[in-house]
Amino acid sequence: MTEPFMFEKPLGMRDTLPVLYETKREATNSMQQMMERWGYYPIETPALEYYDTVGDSSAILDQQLFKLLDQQGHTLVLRPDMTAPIARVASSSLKDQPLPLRLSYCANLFRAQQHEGGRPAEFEQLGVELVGDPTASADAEVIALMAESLKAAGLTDFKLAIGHIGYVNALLADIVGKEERAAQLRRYLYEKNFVGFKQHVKTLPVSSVDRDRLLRLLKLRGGIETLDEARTIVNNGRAAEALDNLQALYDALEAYDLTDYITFDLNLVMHMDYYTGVVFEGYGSTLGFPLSSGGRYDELLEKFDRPAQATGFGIRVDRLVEALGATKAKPEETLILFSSERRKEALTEAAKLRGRGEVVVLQDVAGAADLDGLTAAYQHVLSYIGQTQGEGARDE
Ligand SMILES: N[C@@H](Cc1c[nH]c[nH+]1)C(=O)O
Repeated sequence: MTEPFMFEKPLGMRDTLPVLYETKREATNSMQQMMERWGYYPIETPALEYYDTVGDSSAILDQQLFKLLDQQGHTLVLRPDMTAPIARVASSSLKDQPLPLRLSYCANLFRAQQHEGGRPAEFEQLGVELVGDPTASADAEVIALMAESLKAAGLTDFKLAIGHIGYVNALLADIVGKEERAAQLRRYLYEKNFVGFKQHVKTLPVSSVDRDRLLRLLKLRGGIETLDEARTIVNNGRAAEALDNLQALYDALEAYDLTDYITFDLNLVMHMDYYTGVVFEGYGSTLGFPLSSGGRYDELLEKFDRPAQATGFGIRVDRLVEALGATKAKPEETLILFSSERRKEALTEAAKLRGRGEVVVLQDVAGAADLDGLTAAYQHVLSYIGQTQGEGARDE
């Protein structure tokens, strides 16, 4: 009997068919190679982690976690990101390795979706973590590596938006004080719901000057001059520190010749709330949503008892492939049809062509119901059928 859900997949789950798979693999390989050249070696961690440790530290909305129970009754989560698992590894198996540590990963991540349509609940992410270096040079290095990785995958037309969560927090604390109010405003920013932000600001019991300061935050976007503008809105110690930090980052990025790619966006708030400093996103020219993002998280590792400042990024492979557009052309393929009497000859020919790097599909004619349909799909067809000895001719 046919089950009603036989062909359906759980919400947000996708299949990757061969053509797209090839494109993804090629992009992934080039980026991983780049990361290794910069001294970031790949690690793997399990797809399942404990909810109370890594799940909690991942700092993603609880309703986005896939949860399940193990045989002992512990709650597990399918990892929603790699930063928290890497913090766990850096603090346990790698705890004797000297800092800074440079690690990379390519992993499937899981984030439950509430609604039908669009967003995948499982996706591949490629990224790096630089653990134990508090300098702006470290932030510049990961941003530069992110840019180089995107270029290596074939994306030349992209932009980087850079912000600083310390600045946003300093401004919000200065004006609205209470953490719940600040959290509500940060939420609008993270959703990029600027209309909601403006409406909410109107309802706040603050002076018109302060309301205006909050609204000016939405306009803090542009080149290096944005930092001066930002200083006129809030200039307490924390804000000044954040802006000095961004200036130092800009100077370092200048050395990497990256300033043409960057825009400051001081209302940038990310989906993960472990970020403590510089945050950034990478955009392609055609997609409206970021294909990579990252930032500094100086307080995450102390949750795993190895306090260390850290920074890193993740690239969404699915979105990158979408931004790259064209999928990779299939290589030329040869079909060798054979009957069992001439199997040996067919295998020898196939081995010869495969040895030259060609793609060869071997097919026993007795196993193909629709020969015309099958041969039509190949550029070259060779036949080793029947009793006759001799070379199968390649119809080129
Ligand atoms: N883990 C973050 C990306 C990141 C890596 N390192 C720092 N941030 C994410 O999934 O969005």
